[in-house]
Amino acid sequence: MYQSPRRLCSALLQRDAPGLRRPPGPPPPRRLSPTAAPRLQSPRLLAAASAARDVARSCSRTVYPMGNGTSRLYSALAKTLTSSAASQHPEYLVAADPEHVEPIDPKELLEECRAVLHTRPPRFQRDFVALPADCPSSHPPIRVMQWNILAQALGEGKDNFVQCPIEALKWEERKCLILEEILAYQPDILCLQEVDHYFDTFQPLLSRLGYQGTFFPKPWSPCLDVEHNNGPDGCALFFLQNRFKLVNSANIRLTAMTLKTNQVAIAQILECKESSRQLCVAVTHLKARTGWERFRSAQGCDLLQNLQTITQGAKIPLIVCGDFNAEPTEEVYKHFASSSLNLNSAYKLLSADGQSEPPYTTWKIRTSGECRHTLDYIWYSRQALSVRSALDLLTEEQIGPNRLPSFNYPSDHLSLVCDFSFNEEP
Ligand SMILES: NC(=O)C1=CN([C@@H]2O[C@H](COP(=O)(O)OP(=O)(O)OC[C@H]3O[C@@H](n4cnc5c(N)ncnc54)[C@H](OP(=O)(O)O)[C@@H]3O)[C@@H](O)[C@H]2O)C=CC1
Ligand SMILES: [Mg+2]
Repeated sequence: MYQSPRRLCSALLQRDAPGLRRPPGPPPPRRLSPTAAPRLQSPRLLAAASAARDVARSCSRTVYPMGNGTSRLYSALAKTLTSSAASQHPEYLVAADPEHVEPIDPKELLEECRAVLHTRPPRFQRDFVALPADCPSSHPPIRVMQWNILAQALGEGKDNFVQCPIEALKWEERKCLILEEILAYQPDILCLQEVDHYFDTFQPLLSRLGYQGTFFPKPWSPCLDVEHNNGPDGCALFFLQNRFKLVNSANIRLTAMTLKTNQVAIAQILECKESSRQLCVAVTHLKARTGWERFRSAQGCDLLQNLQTITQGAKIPLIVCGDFNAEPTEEVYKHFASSSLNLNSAYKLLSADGQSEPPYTTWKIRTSGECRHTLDYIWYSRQALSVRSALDLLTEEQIGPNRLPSFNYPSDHLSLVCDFSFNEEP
């Protein structure tokens, strides 16, 4: 039976949603984000959504990292797989059938999200900071978003966010906060970590917004230790199909001192449809915790080595997004900053001297106390690319005394968003 996109969208969002719970005390009324509103007038995502079906038909031209032989099977099973089944059967690794992609109007999805979130306090306001660029660009900028979205199983079962009420982590609402953030900034390229709802949430919804996605789970995800988990967490990389064509894709299991580790990366070569220029985009999530600095450093070296090969020795411009779990003082950061790939960290450009990373990208309170760190980065080829603007971070006041995650922000890590343009070719 035919269902309108609106009804399908609504069904996806509200599936399994029990009654909404209110945060303690009366929440202030929700307001529209001033940053979101003007961009939603732009035809970018609407065009992408209307193009989604066409692109889906032509996607046999592109490289499919997970294969599509059994995708029909996955599609048929996706809605009925239970969490434990998803983690035990290989079907969860298979992408949904692109022929079944039904475009959604991003405005409608945003409205759906806002309806689910109506009892929550308002979204935080963040502004883009324009940055001086050396040369003008005739093409629209490429917007890149980096975000550790917090795995649902880890948030509920492992992370010990002692000041965050469990109601704030409820998936049916938290997923709408995550989607709202993505829809507010409308990235062309979206790099995510700690994704443990790829196949039941992000892949189906984002593909209907015109994105093509790839997911690479951690081999031994700690999510699998959590009761009622939704499968392993991993990295996910999405790009808008009306802006890029996938040329090549690599799922990388990182090694440390030649040993295979539990951390992964995805690297893809994309061809920009407006300029025909190629870009390599990578996403990673390095090993967490203190005491593992040398391990992270080795993982970083392995990733850099892989990227050397993939970019043909830095010939292809590169953007690396990740939760590096490392402060700028750590060895792995220094390897990236001094690599022959000639990378710069985009968020340094927000500082007065252009040399300092922001004071934090994650801020939470665990049983061990307050954890405020700079761990997330967007690295870019400093010769081939310019950062046109960057989304400012949340202030301490916005984050509030209970820190993150919270009723108004869904993750313990902040999203980083930058607009890039290609520099003139020499
Ligand atoms: N069966 C097996 O053979 C194996 C099982 N495992 C399982 O995986 C787990 C570790 O996997 P690994 O990939 O190395 O995980 P990591 O140490 O990299 O951390 C996993 C997650 O825990 C979060 N985290 C960081 N610090 C803390 C903290 N203090 N308290 C709670 N959570 C924190 C991290 O979030 P963030 O990045 O946001 O800080 C990260 O997403 C093991 O405990 C085990 O359960 C792992 C390997 C082999
Ligand atoms: Mg985490």
